[in-house]
Amino acid sequence: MAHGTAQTYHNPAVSPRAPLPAATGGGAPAGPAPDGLTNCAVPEVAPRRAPSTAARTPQSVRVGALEVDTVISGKPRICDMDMLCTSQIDEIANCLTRQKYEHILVGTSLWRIVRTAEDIVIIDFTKECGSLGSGYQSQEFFQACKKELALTCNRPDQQIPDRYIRPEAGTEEVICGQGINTAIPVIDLAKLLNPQSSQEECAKLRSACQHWGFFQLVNHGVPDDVISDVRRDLTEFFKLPLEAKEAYAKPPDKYEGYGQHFVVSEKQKLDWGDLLHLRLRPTESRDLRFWPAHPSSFRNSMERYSLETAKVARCLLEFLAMDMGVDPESLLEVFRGQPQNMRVNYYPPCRQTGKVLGLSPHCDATSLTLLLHVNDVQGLQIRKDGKWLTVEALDGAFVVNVGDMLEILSNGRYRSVEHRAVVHPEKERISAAVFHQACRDATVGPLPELVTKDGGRPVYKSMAYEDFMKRFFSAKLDGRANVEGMKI
Ligand SMILES: O=C(O)CCC(=O)C(=O)O
Ligand SMILES: [Fe+2]
Repeated sequence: MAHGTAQTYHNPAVSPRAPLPAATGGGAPAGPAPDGLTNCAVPEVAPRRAPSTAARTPQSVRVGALEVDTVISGKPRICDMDMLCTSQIDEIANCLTRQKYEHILVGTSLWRIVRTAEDIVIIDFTKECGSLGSGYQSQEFFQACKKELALTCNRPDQQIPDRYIRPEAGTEEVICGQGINTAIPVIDLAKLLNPQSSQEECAKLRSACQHWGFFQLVNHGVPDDVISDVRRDLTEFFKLPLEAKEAYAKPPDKYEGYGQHFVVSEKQKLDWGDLLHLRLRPTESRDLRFWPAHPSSFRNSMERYSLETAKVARCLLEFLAMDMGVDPESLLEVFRGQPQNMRVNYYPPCRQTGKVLGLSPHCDATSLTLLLHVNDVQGLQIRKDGKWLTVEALDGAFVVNVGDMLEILSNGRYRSVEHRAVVHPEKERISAAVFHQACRDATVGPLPELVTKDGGRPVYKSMAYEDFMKRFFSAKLDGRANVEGMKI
């Protein structure tokens, strides 16, 4: 593996160092910061010596409350510790103290924290990946992630490659979500819109968002032919030979395209599935290079579907704004232009279902997600009271869930709930999730009106939308980690 700049920190837990007296001075140099970093003062980090250009010159630095030795191996990067702002240092310090070694976003760079026998090495991945959000994918590695690998080992007697084996897939308790108390709530959009029944249905919607984070939406008004066309065309696309699909392959520096996403390390376990990720709205953001030209109706079907689902999402957000007692316009302003992405998940069958996962446990980074079951195979499970609950999607209904962004905007009123997808032993499964995002210049943070209602106490940090999304895409899917990390 080719590394960019690496900084080596002696892990205090492995080889404790005598604490050094608090450093004085330091701070960020004046002038514009490199790599798009804002130029912030850095009281916590004070290099003991001037950064050296010689490889492997140890330095003692203070990272938050920790004293660590630094070795810069290779060429020192322009963005060294003393160029980082307090929150970035805090983020590193947090990882070190929690002994959580993974990818973190530092400024505009993706750094990977790796633990070796004696040290913690921080590797700057940005140069390797080309740009942020790509995840770590060498061409060779990307090849190995292909769906065909999964398909070739689909016989009951065949060994599943180790990187797909997920011990937790078959061991955690799973409850059938069809019972009176275990089925996710069903919300009827026609009833919400009818003045006679609206109040009662709105109370159900509130309860669903507060306690479940999930509901099924029926009578949503999206014409049947719009749904059947999109189902047909998505199914057709995944039936194409691999080479044809590869024409739309996700490049390492993009979110969009066909392939595996959220792959950030060679050691990471892989999901038993393929994805097609497209940006649907605003229309000018579409990159048609990734929009399949076959089947020929694909683009038209997607256009109609995007328009209809955006209408549904907007309508739901208006009801939710009213429920929270905020001006609908102030909530809708965050979603100006109705940015919308689609992720189509294709899960090949796997005879050894208890050994693999179709999609790792995660929360969606969005406001609202509308999930359509493209074929009639079930596989969605949500985390409820520590157990996994299966979701039985009603035909033609949308399974809607609250994403991290809405949990944060609502200052914790609504919950973004962890979910995952399991695979079927004999049948392929296809699902299509439409994510409703904030506009590019939005801030993701509790709505000021709600903070005031809550006695001036925001429960979450506020962050520029673009940073929020980079943070999400640069890590592997990991339950509620993204939204928990936003808590104050
Ligand atoms: O396939 C499913 O049921 C879940 C899909 C999902 O959670 C997602 O795409 O975010
Ligand atoms: Fe999801």
